[in-house]
Amino acid sequence: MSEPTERAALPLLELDDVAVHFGGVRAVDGVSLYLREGLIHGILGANGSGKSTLLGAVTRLNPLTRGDLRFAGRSYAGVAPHRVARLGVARTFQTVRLIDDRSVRDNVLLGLDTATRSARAGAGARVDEVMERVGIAGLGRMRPSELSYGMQRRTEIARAIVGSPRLLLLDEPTAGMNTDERDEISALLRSLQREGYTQLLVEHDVAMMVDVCDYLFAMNFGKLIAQGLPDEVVRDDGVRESYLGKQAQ
Ligand SMILES: Nc1ncnc2c1ncn2[C@@H]1O[C@H](COP(=O)(O)OP(=O)(O)OP(=O)(O)O)[C@@H](O)[C@H]1O
Repeated sequence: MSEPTERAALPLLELDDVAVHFGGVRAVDGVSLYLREGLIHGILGANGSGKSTLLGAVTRLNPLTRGDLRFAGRSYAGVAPHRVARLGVARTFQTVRLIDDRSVRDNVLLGLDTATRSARAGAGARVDEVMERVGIAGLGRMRPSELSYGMQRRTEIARAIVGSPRLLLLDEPTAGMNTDERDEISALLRSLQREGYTQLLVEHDVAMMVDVCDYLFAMNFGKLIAQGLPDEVVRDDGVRESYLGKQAQ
């Protein structure tokens, strides 16, 4: 077992010149970066700068126009999207995507792939454990629409982590939440980090990103324009001009 500092130095995910173009729209345009195991990484950027498309590229939902993706050192750019979860990559979406004619518990269970659901005797126990973990224990029989928005977001996080992914991608997990709910989600993400989950987070709340992330990336027009420690990135002139200045207006 390596020391945490050694583990933190290992690149878990590597993107090499990744581009995703939609016709003439260069949503992601030649991004190279890597994520270190055990850290919480964040992506800042104005609306339309390519953040969600980048997450879609990582999960193979958005086909690559060019570039390569490596997870734990192995290229997976040719792996089918439905197999990416098995590599250990899970994602939540910008808008809540729960199935309302299934119970909250069933929605969490759906985060386990079919083979695991039927083969794993402990699947039910794992679902209970994860629901407890994210603070939705006791809500399992309800329908998603009966939950508060904050609890729906927690259900999505439960569904994403139930399969014990190594990398958790979170697209605006606190969008639409009040300050207290945001603080609670920040605390949850940090506690998931202590359990070993490497995370990549897209959020517009800069204060939260600086507080919760170990490392930040900034995007503009599909390109990476800065990266580094959060305090450094938010002081970067290009980031201030392209994003933070616009936020203040
Ligand atoms: N499926 C698609 N087809 C065509 N264009 C798309 C598609 N998905 C995204 N785009 C375009 O790609 C660009 C990047 O969009 P993306 O949603 O990745 O940005 P974002 O940084 O996540 O924005 P936001 O902060 O508003 O969520 C935008 O110009 C968007 O309109």
